[in-house]
Amino acid sequence: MYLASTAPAASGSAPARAGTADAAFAVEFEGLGRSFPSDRGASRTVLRDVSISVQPGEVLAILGTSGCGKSTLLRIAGGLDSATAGRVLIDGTPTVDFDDRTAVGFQEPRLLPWRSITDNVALGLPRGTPKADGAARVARLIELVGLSDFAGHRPREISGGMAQRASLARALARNPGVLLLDEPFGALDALTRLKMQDLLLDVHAAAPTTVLLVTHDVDEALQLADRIILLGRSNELDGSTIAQEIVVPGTRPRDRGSAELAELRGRLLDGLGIDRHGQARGVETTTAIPHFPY
Ligand SMILES: Nc1ncnc2c1ncn2[C@@H]1O[C@H](COP(=O)(O)OP(=O)(O)OP(=O)(O)O)[C@@H](O)[C@H]1O
Repeated sequence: MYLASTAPAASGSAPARAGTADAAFAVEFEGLGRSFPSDRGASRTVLRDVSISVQPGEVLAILGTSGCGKSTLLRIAGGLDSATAGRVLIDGTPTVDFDDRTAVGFQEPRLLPWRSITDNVALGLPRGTPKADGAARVARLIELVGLSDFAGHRPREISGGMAQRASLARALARNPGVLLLDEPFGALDALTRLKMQDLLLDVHAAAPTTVLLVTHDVDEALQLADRIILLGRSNELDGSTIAQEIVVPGTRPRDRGSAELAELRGRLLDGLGIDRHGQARGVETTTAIPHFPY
């Protein structure tokens, strides 16, 4: 997991946070599109016309086949990349480069090996945080992710799951109004992954920030999200857009075995081109899947 909080300073500064600590911000994608120049001088559209309003404190999961543009969407929301069409508003104002209202967590923890866990988490603190406040906040977050006994350890002395917990704490140290998570548990073993999902729910309950979560894991999305969007494209030349949108019923933690979730799982797997027995059907499109109103 790498955090925007450790990224270079923004070229333009973000609008001031609403002044409130622990604010959760609305995120609005308005007709968002992203094309990249291709080798042959033409441009290749990765995303097109993505429009969705995410409520403050909502957990939105973003699913889609590999290469459909999930990370690109997340990067644009954090000001790590720019849209070529449309825009993203956070708390009503457009994103700026390296928008400090957001923090990003990636699949690898990317802790600095020569620093202790405490010092790594402290890297996430907003610039200018008074020393005593910062130390108290870091200690609180380390406790929240269950690493108090390892606060003085170096990253090589802890497990991969612990490192990922530390990097989650580092993201939270920024006190982000929007937490952007890109496959944050993708590199972990299945059991650690389930534990991390529970931890994220605890963290979200303690500090209910808005979360955009990119994942390949349909069950993870169903367990963690209030709402799921599935990105898909109708043909290779088209960019991806929202092919399905599903409100996940029930309060978290959800019963992983519920029939209602099983039905949604089937629908999402269909949208991903996977049949119910886990076999890829070799299709990348979701043309047949209607946009699911909610
Ligand atoms: N800076 C860039 N320049 C050119 N192409 C890019 C750039 N960034 C992303 N792409 C292309 O955009 C497409 C979408 O990439 P992205 O990483 O957003 O997909 P993804 O859905 O997150 O994939 P995965 O699930 O495999 O991580 C890919 O084909 C990728 O090569």
